[in-house]
Amino acid sequence: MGKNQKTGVGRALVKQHNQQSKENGRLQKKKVLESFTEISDIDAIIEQAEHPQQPLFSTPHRPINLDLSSGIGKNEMTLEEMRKQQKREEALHASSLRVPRRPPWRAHMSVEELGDNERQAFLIWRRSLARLEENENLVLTPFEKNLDIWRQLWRVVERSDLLVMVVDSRDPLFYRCPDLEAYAREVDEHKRTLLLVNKADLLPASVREKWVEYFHAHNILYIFWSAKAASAAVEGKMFRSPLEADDSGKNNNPDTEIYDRDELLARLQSEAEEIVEMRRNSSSDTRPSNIHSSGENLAGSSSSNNVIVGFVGYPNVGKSSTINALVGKKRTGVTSTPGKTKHFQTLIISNKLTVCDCPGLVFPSFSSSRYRMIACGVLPIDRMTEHREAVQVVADKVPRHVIEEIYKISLPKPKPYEPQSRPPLASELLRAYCASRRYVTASGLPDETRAARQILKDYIDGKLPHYEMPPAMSNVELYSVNLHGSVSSRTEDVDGKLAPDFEQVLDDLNSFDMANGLVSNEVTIKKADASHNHHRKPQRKKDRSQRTENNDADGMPVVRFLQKPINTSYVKV
Ligand SMILES: Nc1nc2c(ncn2[C@@H]2O[C@H](COP(=O)(O)OP(=O)(O)OP(=O)(O)O)[C@@H](O)[C@H]2O)c(=O)[nH]1
Repeated sequence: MGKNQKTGVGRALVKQHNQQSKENGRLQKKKVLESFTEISDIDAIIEQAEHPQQPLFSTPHRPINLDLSSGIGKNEMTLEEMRKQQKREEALHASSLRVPRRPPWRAHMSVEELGDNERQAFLIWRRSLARLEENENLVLTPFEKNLDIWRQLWRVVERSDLLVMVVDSRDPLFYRCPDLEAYAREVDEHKRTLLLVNKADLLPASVREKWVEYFHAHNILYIFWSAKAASAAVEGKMFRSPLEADDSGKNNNPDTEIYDRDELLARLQSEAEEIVEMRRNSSSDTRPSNIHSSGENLAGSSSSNNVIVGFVGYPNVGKSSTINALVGKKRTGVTSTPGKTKHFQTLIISNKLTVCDCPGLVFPSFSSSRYRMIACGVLPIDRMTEHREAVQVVADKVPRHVIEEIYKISLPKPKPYEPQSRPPLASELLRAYCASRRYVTASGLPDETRAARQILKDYIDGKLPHYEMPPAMSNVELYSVNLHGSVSSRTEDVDGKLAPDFEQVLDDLNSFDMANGLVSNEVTIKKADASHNHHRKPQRKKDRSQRTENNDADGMPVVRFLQKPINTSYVKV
């Protein structure tokens, strides 16, 4: 169904939404659906004023505290202890991180009654999340707060036989929402969710293999997919993945294969048909009786031979690109700006398969900082005010020498007394980038904002390579991943940091003292002589040569990742 046609459930829903708002006298001009992730408390209070029967917050709301270090002095906990406590609390409250449920409804309900019920249920949901925020060990990150966007999701979940959760292959678990899978099963126990691991062209085969193990171990239905590669194939264009040359010949595991368009269509159809078949064969209708409706088919499309597959996921993961590749031409807008898709669209692929594209949604989650969400592409770069924090996410993830190689820049080395493995600081990266590109503001200062935008764009688009490994890997397992994707594992008893070189620190402090007239040259020279007599320097040189060894046998640059217990953090050594 084309964009210009004046039919379609999505269009009808938008029309109904706008009509309803007009009738309520709250809308003077046409309201465009907009994502609210940064809604402030004042908006919440206005919302509350409109619906006073349902208080939003149980106690006065406190602002989100993203600074983990700020509480150290207060309760005399170390940063590490605080992190551990936070993880414990997160695990304890994980089940409270729910997506809002659509309240029970029936076909004979009036539009007003339906709307009121939905608003009430939504406010209760927001209040439950606000309560979580009152726990000072929990950090709830920005999530979608526009009821109308959630309504779109409800419709897609209800209509679909198979739900496809599109995720970015570089960090699949960050984009996965297990509670949405649970919600789909609540709506109809036969509905299933498939993880479409998109942008797989940016993930080396060896890393895909590790994820296959994880998906199998956790019983997750998955498909590796590249909407970009599939779109190029549809348009008859050549697509060269940055990893292609290195992956060729190494990928013997069929489970790591990236599906092409026809394979994906066939698999989606067969999975959805299986669900419909199971539903038909099931003796009793297990759907909760209070969510039945006569007008809408909650159990997907079981009444006809046509199966419906709904695409859901965070903004910018590639839902629209996927739909375009499946449909075979451009039907939905694709851009690197998250939140482009505002209304779900229904597209008929064949007389047996229909797909539904839902707007991208930021699901509630714990402790992913706003900067990380910007770096992951789910919050728009345009809304970024703290560019250094967001760029630090990039600097922490992409190995130093890879950044240097890709940008052809030289980053300042860590000071001798600093851990040599420490990632570059955002300020160092931004300044080096600005200097190399001559990015200067009108006042003559480095134009860090412009540089930050470009660096983040490169990170999101895959020009700066990065990816996460599955969390099950032990924290003592050290992965050597070269730029071309091969992973070798070995164990080392390091925690990602090199032992401080005390002698070097002393030397450095000496230079500092000398420069500031705090110590005489004589004393310093004596110390230097003493250390020389103890043969410490040659030892140090040897250590350094071991440290800087970052080429493999083929002369390829090697990046080493140390897996930490928490999925998303790697420490480069
Ligand atoms: N490398 C690579 N990039 C992709 C792939 N699929 C999508 N992209 C890029 O990811 C960005 C977002 O793609 P969209 O299809 O607009 O994402 P979306 O999920 O529909 O986004 P919303 O409209 O915000 O919900 C675009 O810049 C795409 O070019 C892929 O398979 N590989």
